[in-house]
Amino acid sequence: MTKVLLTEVALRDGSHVVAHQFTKEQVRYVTEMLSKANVPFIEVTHGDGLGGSSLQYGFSKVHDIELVEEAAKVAGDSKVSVLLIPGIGTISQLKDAHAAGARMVRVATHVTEADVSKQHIETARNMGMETIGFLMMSHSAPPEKVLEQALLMESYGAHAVYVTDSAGAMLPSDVRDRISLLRKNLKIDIGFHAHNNLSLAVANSLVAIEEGATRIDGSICCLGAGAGNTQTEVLVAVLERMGIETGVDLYPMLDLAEYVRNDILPHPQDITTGSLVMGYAGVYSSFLRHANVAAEKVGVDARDILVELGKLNVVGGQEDMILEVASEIAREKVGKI
Ligand SMILES: C[C@H](O)CC(=O)C(=O)O
Ligand SMILES: [Mn+2]
Repeated sequence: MTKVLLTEVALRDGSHVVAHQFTKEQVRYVTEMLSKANVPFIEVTHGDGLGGSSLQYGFSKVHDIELVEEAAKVAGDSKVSVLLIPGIGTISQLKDAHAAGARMVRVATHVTEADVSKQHIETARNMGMETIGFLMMSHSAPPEKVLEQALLMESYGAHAVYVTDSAGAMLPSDVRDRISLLRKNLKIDIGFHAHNNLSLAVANSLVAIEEGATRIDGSICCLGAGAGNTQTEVLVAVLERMGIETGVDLYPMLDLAEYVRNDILPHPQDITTGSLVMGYAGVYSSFLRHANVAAEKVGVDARDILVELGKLNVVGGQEDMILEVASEIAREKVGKI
């Protein structure tokens, strides 16, 4: 059986949970522990990737590049990865991240917009970086469309393409359909990134592996947007029980999970009403915090905002729509009185 390569995303996807306030000390400590546990890839960036620190997405406490630099100092044999969404991050920022020690990049686009990743994937390959395509909101397109877009990323030179369940909305059959079709038609590696909004992240990751995915994302102690991602330490334990090799040591991961639970998470990372509704309605996981803020501001139910965002198929980058949708719901409510 092929080895499964884990990418730990807590220091990037988990940035949403802490409103992008990771400190250098936290990033250094978590990276050092992950490296000791032999996690091969560690992603460190603002939650919305390089250049995400902004009024639209929330300002970081410490600049991306400084965090990458900090992580790279202690990453040892692990590779530091960055996320780059073309249009939010730039090629110049990618070069800065590479100079700071990043050795892998995940170029992320909406699932129907892979064509905007060409230049970024080609540049990353030319810089010698491990280069991954990351198709966000993959639940929202049929398997054939996901395949078409993955083939584009493969043709640009990606080493692997991820099916990304940004909304935590996929059922096991959705994962099976997409990963198996990609496996039959792509030559490169296939990865899977889950969110646990419907409590399916570990199960869906296992289905992905069963269908041929060899790269899986996790976040330690579910430190990721919404209800978090596939809980890395749980996945490590389950895969070990199944005889699937990851090379990652369980006990240091359990120790690190305790640190994350006690010292980083602002609240226990369980499946709240908000995260469940995101999975149910198919809404981008990082919208939860924004929806809660908008609900509070205009006095409407965050669930109504999320369901409406799902109906409108709002995609990452359209965070400004959240307040608009909330205000529209509030106007309708007043109209009904
Ligand atoms: C920018 C997003 O948070 C990327 C991601 O992790 C996802 O789509 O899921
Ligand atoms: Mn994510």
